[in-house]
Amino acid sequence: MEVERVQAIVSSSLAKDNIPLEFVRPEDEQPAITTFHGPIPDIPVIDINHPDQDHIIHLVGNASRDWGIFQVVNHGIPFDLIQKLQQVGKEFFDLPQEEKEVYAKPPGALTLEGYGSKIGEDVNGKKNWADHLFHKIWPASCINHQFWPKNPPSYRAVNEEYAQEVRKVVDKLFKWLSTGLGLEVDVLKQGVGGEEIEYLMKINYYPPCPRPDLTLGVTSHTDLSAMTVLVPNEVPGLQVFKDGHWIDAKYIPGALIIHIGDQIEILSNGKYKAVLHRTTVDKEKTRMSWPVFLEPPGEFVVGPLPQLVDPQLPPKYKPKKFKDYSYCKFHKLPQDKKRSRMEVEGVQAIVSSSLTEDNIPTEFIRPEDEQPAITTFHGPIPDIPVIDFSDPDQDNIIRLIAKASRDWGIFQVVNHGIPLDLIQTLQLVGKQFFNLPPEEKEVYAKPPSAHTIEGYGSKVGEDVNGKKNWSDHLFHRIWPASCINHQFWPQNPPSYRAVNEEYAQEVRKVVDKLFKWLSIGLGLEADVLKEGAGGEEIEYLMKINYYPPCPRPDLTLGVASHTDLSAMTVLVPNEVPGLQVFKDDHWIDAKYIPGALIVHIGDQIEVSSFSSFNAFYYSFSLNILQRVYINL
Ligand SMILES: O=C(O)CCC(=O)C(=O)O
Ligand SMILES: [Fe+2]
Repeated sequence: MEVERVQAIVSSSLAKDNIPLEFVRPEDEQPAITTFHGPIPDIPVIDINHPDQDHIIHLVGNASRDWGIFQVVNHGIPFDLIQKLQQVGKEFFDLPQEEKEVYAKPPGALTLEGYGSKIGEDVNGKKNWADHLFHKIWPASCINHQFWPKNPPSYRAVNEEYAQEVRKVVDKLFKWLSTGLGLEVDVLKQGVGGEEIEYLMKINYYPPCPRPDLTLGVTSHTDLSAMTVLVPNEVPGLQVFKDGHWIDAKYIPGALIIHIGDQIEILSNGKYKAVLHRTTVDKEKTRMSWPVFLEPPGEFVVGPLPQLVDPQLPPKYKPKKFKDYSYCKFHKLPQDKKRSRMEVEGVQAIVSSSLTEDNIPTEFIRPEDEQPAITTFHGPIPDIPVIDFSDPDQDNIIRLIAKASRDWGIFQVVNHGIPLDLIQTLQLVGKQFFNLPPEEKEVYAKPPSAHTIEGYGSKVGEDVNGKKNWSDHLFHRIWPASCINHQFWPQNPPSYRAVNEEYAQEVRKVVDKLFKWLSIGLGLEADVLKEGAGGEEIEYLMKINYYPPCPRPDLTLGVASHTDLSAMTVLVPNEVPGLQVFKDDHWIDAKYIPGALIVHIGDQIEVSSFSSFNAFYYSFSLNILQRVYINL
């Protein structure tokens, strides 16, 4: 067996209070930090046996608009059938590992069906604390019985019966959802495939986890289905993102949880919302869930319904074959057609051409849990520490730097010795470069598939969820001399080179002091950190970020949240605020201080103070998460 199942990890080797690193989520995803416990309404619960149909339509419509999720009770599926469905699923996962592996998803298979431990690629290389089994249950012509467990023997009959019952509920829901939009009753169902809609059963199996505070069962996502009908077991864990908060779904025995998925959001042109959700796991108990995803056939094209589009409400999504939509979603590609390098437009070019109305390309629109309008904290919180390098008391500077690095991972430095007019000319020559005509900037474009990141470009690496950053950039090394590629240094403006050379010398002096003081602050010899990071061979990589104005700064980010890969980053901003750091569970703004340098502790310092100096394990434990939003 090549892939390790989470269930197998748990039953073998797991130390108490310890989980493999690939399951430990970054702080801004950890449930212990990000779950909301304040007063907030519950996910709507709808009695669908209510005598007044208009009442049901009203509730279903509101829940789908405001929440994208609701629970239904009195849905007509017998309670004992639901219990049998849970029982046979549990019996399958209780089988010996070898017996489950018989149903393993074949490597390289095009379908999702089978037993497995993950789908698609993990963001940041993190794994989900879950195993699963997928198989289609309807229509009959789509069923592959090879993926249906033979054991327990009643597995098949129970799932067949459940398929019939769930179809009846789904038909009612589609009808009500259509009516709720003022459409004929059958429009929504027909719009996602009609009688050819495929019912894909998934069983999620979340074994007990010694550190449920650090990991997730399923990371945050919207379902790519039209709709999902889910039966949970009695162990809570489903969370939905609502009004900027992750909140727990209440367990109601026998209820069905209905998720609006991407295809209904698209079909309704955004009137109904696909719900962003994730799952947490339990320390002692096994959680399980049985979502059925209702999917259009692969070749079926889904796009906004013409009835829901008009000049006031232009189409928000491109019509797309379901198979192309799911391919992009699994591979985290933008949902817009892929473009070749020459067609890739810098963000600056998009802005200066077509962008007039309140309308930005969807690949720049972040999911709600990243949108700055929703997630920026405005309450009372201390500012990022500001440290004055002209303080005659060096010990005090060292104490402040150590404390800021420990508590924040970021600080601002004033009176650092770099002349203000040098900083201003650095800003000016960079601005002059970005003001050149596009053809002239393209001369410095990062060569496609180059090994270096040097050059002019619009994004590094792949974006999570296929989203793009609202920024262009220029990278080039400025030190040591042997590393410099002048091909990536603008010739225009002519003073670009001299100014950057001078800045490199000045910034090195500041960096040397920083390394020395950071070392001493850790109780080390003065040169230990610098030597650990490469000594005289440390490479200084300049990046200029260019964030053009954006008509919807509330929805997009200049740079998505990340920590810097470097040992340390020394940053000069311009006067437009936008840097945010994640501190004590909140995204907070960095204040602009003219002439100050912003110093970030990067991954390499974190690593060296962690691994080489165990005694200082906690010393620089905070590698601050940062992101940049756009200011209009
Ligand atoms: O386990 C749950 O409650 C939700 C699972 C889920 O979101 C999924 O499998 O898509
Ligand atoms: Fe889901």
